[in-house]
Amino acid sequence: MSTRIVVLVSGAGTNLQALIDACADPAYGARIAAVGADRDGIEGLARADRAGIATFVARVGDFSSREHWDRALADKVAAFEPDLVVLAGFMKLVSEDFLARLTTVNTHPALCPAFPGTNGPAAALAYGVKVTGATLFVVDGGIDTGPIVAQVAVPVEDDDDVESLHERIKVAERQMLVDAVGRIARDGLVVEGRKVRIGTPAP
Ligand SMILES: Nc1nc2c(c(=O)[nH]1)N[C@@H](CN(C=O)c1ccc(C(=O)N[C@@H](CCC(=O)O)C(=O)O)cc1)CN2
Ligand SMILES: NCC(=O)N[C@@H]1O[C@H](COP(=O)([O-])[O-])[C@@H](O)[C@H]1O
Repeated sequence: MSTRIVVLVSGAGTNLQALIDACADPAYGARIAAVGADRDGIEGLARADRAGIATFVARVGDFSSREHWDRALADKVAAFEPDLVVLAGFMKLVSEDFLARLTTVNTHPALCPAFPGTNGPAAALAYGVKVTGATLFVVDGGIDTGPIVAQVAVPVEDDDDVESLHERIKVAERQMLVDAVGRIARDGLVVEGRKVRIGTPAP
């Protein structure tokens, strides 16, 4: 039995593609049941189409309130009965109600708790850090505050701009995401307060 995953995206979907590629191996232990987005016409949805994966879109503007959008999004995700939801470049905050229904992880292009929000690489560059990276965390009601599942460090080079830095982060981020999601799929996820372990609960 493989772990059912729903992936939510808002853009290019290179992290999604890494998961699609990993799921081609049955030994990986996971399969992508569906890919959802908050907007049309993005490469992430095209990648899912090409792989024969079901897709859906829920646009905030099509709903009378943010709350209605959030509930509709959760309903669409839940219809695919996922064991795990992966936010991979999904640029919308989801509510506590969504998170109470669906175990959800998010990949963020910075070393949390540093540089939360939508511009992690730009914020790291502006601050002048020499090392940044990517973080996979269990999503909670805050912004990039959830318990940390995995992190990977990436050097900042003297001549980096935001694009070159983000591209270097994304290479490491995709590997971290694939490794961690595969381990979660095969061994399970245990969250005890701020501590996350992959595998069985502590004795
Ligand atoms: N409850 C949570 N939802 C999400 C988290 C999270 O930590 N908790 N992580 C995000 C991803 N994220 C950065 O890591 C992030 C995405 C979007 C925003 C934001 O302010 N979005 C605006 C709209 C921006 C747009 O549409 O381009 C919004 O939601 O109105 C902040 C952080 C995934 N969700
Ligand atoms: N705050 C969320 C955020 O910044 N997410 C980031 O967007 C990129 C999406 O790339 P992709 O669409 O090619 O996977 C990734 O680097 C992801 O961490």
